[in-house]
Amino acid sequence: MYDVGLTQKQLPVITDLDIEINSGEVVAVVGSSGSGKSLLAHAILGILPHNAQVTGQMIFKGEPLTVERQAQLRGKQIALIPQSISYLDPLIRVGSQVHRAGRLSGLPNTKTSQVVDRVFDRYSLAPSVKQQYPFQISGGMARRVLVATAAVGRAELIIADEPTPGLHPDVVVETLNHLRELADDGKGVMLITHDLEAALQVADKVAVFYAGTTLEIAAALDFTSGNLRHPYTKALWRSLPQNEFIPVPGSQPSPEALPVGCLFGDRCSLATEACRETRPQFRIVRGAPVRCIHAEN
Ligand SMILES: Nc1ncnc2c1ncn2[C@@H]1O[C@H](COP(=O)(O)OP(=O)(O)OP(=O)(O)O)[C@@H](O)[C@H]1O
Ligand code: NI
Repeated sequence: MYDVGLTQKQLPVITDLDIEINSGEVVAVVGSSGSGKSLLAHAILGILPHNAQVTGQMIFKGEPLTVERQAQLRGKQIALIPQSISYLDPLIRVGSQVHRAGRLSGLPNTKTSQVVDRVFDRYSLAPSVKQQYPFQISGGMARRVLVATAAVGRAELIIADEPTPGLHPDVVVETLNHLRELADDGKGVMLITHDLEAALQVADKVAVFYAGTTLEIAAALDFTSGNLRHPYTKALWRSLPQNEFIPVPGSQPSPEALPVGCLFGDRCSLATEACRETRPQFRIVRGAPVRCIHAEN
């Protein structure tokens, strides 16, 4: 980013990130605003701004996910359900957009129309919707069109970036169920959201994102069975309306002022001198990775 005038500086938005998604799995990436969730999605797809730097390793189906491979697989084997319905092209009829996504993903021309009809039917979109422009359909319908766009092709990894913002509760449940079905069909689904409650409805695993890192990757069942490891994950769980409904005090550090030690250190009641000195590495505690030296086996 630009600093003062034309001087540029590098802002480390994501650091020490580890995450794995298997086929048949919904992995939720849960974190508050600005924690780096969308940038993670864009990094996987290879659509970060040109001045962004990515280091480390991404593997897709056993092979390194290089820049060339990202370009090859984007929209084909790796599909995005974007954060905003503004990603729909306002000037193109809805049917053509879903059709185009199917063609792009490698469906043969002769079969595409048939597959498009099938996904329209599956996502309860009337055939007449195909003739409409995005502004002529409701918000809930537009969300379903976005899911249809990702589901029409042969993608094996589907990244849904905040797919349920401001939606009617019924539409939220419906969208989440659609993601679950995609995983049950054998796809891998990364569900990005700040809504832990929504994530727990469908996810197998929850990666808790904080200031650009994963603090814990817990099984969804760990939440209800009291098996959580990281103080932040526990606090997030307690903050849900059905639990104590007490928000986690304090706020996440900005990428410009990350502490040397544990990123959650200044909000943590367990923090000790050791936490402030070095950034905790992933340890396996009760079968799952966590970045906290105080998490107990
Ligand atoms: N092009 C950019 N240049 C510099 N900083 C950026 C850029 N894009 C994003 N950031 C910063 O990176 C951080 C993470 O942004 P990101 O959009 O990934 O957050 P998010 O977790 O998806 O948040 P939200 O829940 O609000 O969508 C933020 O602090 C943001 O200001
Ligand atoms: Ni985002």
